[in-house]
Amino acid sequence: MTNTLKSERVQRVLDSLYADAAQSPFPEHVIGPQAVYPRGSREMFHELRTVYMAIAPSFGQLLYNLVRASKTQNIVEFGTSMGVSTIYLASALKDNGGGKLITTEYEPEKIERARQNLREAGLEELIDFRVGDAMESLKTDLPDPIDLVFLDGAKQMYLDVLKLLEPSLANGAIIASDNTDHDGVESLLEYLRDPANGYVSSSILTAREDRTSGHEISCFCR
Ligand SMILES: C[S@@+](CC[C@H](N)C(=O)[O-])C[C@H]1O[C@@H](n2cnc3c(N)ncnc32)[C@H](O)[C@@H]1O
Repeated sequence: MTNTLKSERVQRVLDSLYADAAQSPFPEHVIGPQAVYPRGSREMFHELRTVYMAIAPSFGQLLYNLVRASKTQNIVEFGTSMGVSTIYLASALKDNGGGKLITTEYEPEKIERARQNLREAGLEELIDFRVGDAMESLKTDLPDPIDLVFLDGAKQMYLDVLKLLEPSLANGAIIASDNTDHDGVESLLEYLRDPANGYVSSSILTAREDRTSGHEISCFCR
């Protein structure tokens, strides 16, 4: 059975990206106690345009498994950065026999680096890269239906992005949300956990170096 994620080509790209990410820590003036920009603001993300903020391998592997197990064909990703999570998702799409992944990123510089990384991994042809605010770039030309949404952009916008995509969600679509232990995600979690909104939702933790990281995995069951 094919496993693109474990192929030498993809592993080489991921290893190199994680090594590079380790060399580009968060600047203190952007996210430390003396932060000069409001957390999650456009200005903060612009200052972080060379910083990865990539998902951990353990969560990436879970995303790969979700896409494979659900036989997903159409994915929308909110928050590309350098394309690390995009590589996990696209590897699974390829192993499903193909599909489409729309990914959205504020920063043109990051989108270009992500495009190059996906090209090196041999996955570029599966990706529709959209630059700008996701609330604009995801207004049109969505796949119908969307099988999986990955939320990993500005935390306070998760719920707005989900509501924008909701009319196009497949019955049984998966919503995978990262960093649900961060401030700003409360409104999304409240929405996903209210049965009246049509979701069945589970919170999980994955291991990340010496700590854990929170996620929500939800199914849209109309
Ligand atoms: C946590 S990083 C994404 C990491 C990426 N998923 C990975 O694992 O490699 C979040 C990214 O979302 C982008 N972003 C945040 N809010 C956005 C918005 N409203 N529209 C487009 N991009 C946004 C930021 O510029 C940042 O690069």
